[in-house]
Amino acid sequence: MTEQPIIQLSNVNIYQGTSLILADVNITVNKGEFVYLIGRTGTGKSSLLKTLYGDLRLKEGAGQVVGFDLKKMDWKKVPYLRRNLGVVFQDFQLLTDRTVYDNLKFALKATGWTETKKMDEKIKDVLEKVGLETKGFKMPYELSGGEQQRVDIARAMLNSPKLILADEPTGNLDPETSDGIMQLLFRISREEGAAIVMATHDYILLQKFPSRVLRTENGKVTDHASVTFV
Ligand SMILES: Nc1ncnc2c1ncn2[C@@H]1O[C@H](COP(=O)(O)OP(=O)(O)OP(=O)(O)O)[C@@H](O)[C@H]1O
Repeated sequence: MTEQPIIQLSNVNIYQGTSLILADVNITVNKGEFVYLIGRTGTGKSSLLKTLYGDLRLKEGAGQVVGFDLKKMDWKKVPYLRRNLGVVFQDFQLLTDRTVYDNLKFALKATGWTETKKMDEKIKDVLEKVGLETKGFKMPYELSGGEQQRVDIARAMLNSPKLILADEPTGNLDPETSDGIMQLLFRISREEGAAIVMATHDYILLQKFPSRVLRTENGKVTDHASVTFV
């Protein structure tokens, strides 16, 4: 039996309010794939990602993400969809009033975890994966931007998602720190088998870490096997 794709959109139209932002979107992303999402500002990258994590309702076309039907899904089920994927943002979105450990514990509790021992093991595991095993007791403001982004990625990994959606995860980072985050994301897709879709403006990263590219342009999404067209 062939495995179901992690993302499948067929003939999807994406709206913001009544404005059609992207028309006739057809995308398939399979297990462990790393896919860039590029395009000029305002062309719909965030709108596409929001559709995938259930922040924008799918109105037209058919869509499946990590086994959830975006069209038929009861709106109340969005939290379940979110448990099955990880989302990483440009601005980290950590809770500033608590430690790294407590940020991760808060996210676990919010997604239904209750046993302290299991939560501790999971937090240790994800912090090791992002190279921050000694930083659990730190407050977010005591960390560099790159370290905060690693905590955000650790948080996205808590529920072992098959998909991570990253909206400009290196947007606030210097080039060297960005390279470290890219290496981490590629390692997660390789070793954990997570598919990753990453929106970026940074074409240098595409050259350094080539992979499949989706481009938003003129109200459409085009699919490119690699970066060579840029
Ligand atoms: N909440 C909203 N309500 C109405 N229109 C919106 C909303 N969010 C975005 N838009 C519009 O939808 C279009 C696509 O925006 P979107 O944020 O998806 O683009 P983007 O490619 O992610 O841009 P950027 O690279 O600047 O983040 C823009 O014209 C924007 O003004």
